[in-house]
Amino acid sequence: MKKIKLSVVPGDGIGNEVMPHALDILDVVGEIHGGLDFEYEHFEYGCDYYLKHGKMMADDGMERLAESDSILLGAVGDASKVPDHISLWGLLLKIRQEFELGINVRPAKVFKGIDSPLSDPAHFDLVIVRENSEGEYSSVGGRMYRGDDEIAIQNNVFSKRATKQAMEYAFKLSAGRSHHVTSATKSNGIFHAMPFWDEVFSETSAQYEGITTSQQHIDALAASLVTHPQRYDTIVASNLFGDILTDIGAAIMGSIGIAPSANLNLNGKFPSMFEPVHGSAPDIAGQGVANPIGQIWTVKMLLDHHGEEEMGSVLLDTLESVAAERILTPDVGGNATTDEVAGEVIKRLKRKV
Ligand SMILES: NC(=O)c1ccc[n+]([C@@H]2O[C@H](COP(=O)([O-])OP(=O)(O)OC[C@H]3O[C@@H](n4cnc5c(N)ncnc54)[C@H](O)[C@@H]3O)[C@@H](O)[C@H]2O)c1
Ligand SMILES: O=C(O)C[C@@H](O)C(=O)O
Ligand SMILES: [K+]
Ligand SMILES: [Mn+2]
Repeated sequence: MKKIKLSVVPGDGIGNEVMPHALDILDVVGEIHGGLDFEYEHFEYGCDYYLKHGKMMADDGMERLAESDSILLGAVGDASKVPDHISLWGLLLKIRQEFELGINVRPAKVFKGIDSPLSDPAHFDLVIVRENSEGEYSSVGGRMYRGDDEIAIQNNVFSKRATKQAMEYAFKLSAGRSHHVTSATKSNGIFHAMPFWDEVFSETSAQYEGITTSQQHIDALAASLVTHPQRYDTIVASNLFGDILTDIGAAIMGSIGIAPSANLNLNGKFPSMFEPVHGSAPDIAGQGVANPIGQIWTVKMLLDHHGEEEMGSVLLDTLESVAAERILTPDVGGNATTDEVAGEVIKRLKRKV
């Protein structure tokens, strides 16, 4: 029996509403497989934890999370309780940075059964590789003076190691897809970091024969991701550009509620982390209408990561079959609840046991 030990961090808001379904689904996947078992350790880290303890996670939190094979996370943040930069830096970004999760893989494709808001969506199936540990998300800088003289300095950090790692990952990923990598740049306006980014991109591309490349400034790329998503295969982007592009990717699929992501550690020193692209959605939390597809598709990425691609495909096909029958939450035009959508997925999976 293959055992996969997961740290489970539902986090805040709708993270708590979609996570239980993800775990139920993992259990059914284990049954279908016959030789696969998941063991869970639950962590109540998040903004409520902060209100009680004055920190987003326990002092030994990172050590305990490190004991698992992977981390499954919901969403972090509730600005009504804790300022967003404190909650994110104290949990989500802390895990991404300290566990060296240098790569964030976020696919976007025409999802069977879900209408894209594009009036005439061509078939698109793309993946964005987001550098996940540095770039614009840096703690280097500071604030000084008060009042009208106050200044804030935020330094971007681009290391050759992390930049190249993200780019190499994108080229390797693209080799199993449509053999084209697009670099998201802004070397016309960002004077130091982005010309550096472009140089590392051309240096990296020279190592990968048979893969064509293009580069676009982030503004034009963002626009053309909306108007011509079918032109893209693999896009590599810095931390902030990747953050924005992946919300666009989610939006053109139909909802941010369906987009998954994998935060990958490539050196084997720490567990990787799997979470939907969306946040805690305070505006709909507690209503039972959060779309569970993002969290469940995230489980598919976790299964792929652990070498269970066959189970991953079964899960994605099942998800699309449920959507195709219009059993959908309101964000994608349906009137089903979170429980109804996830319940239908589980019912269909159980038929395969
Ligand atoms: N990776 C993460 O954990 C993550 C990601 C984004 C935002 N956040 C945090 O979440 C909080 C809210 O942020 P936000 O409002 O900018 O982004 P959000 O993703 O939480 O919500 C944006 C919009 O999308 C909707 N939405 C999101 N997920 C949905 C789902 N599964 N089903 C249906 N609708 C869904 C919300 O209702 C909202 O209207 C903030 O504290 C932010 O810092 C965390
Ligand atoms: O990376 C972030 O800024 C948090 C969230 O917006 C995300 O995309 O995971
Ligand atoms: K999330
Ligand atoms: Mn984001």
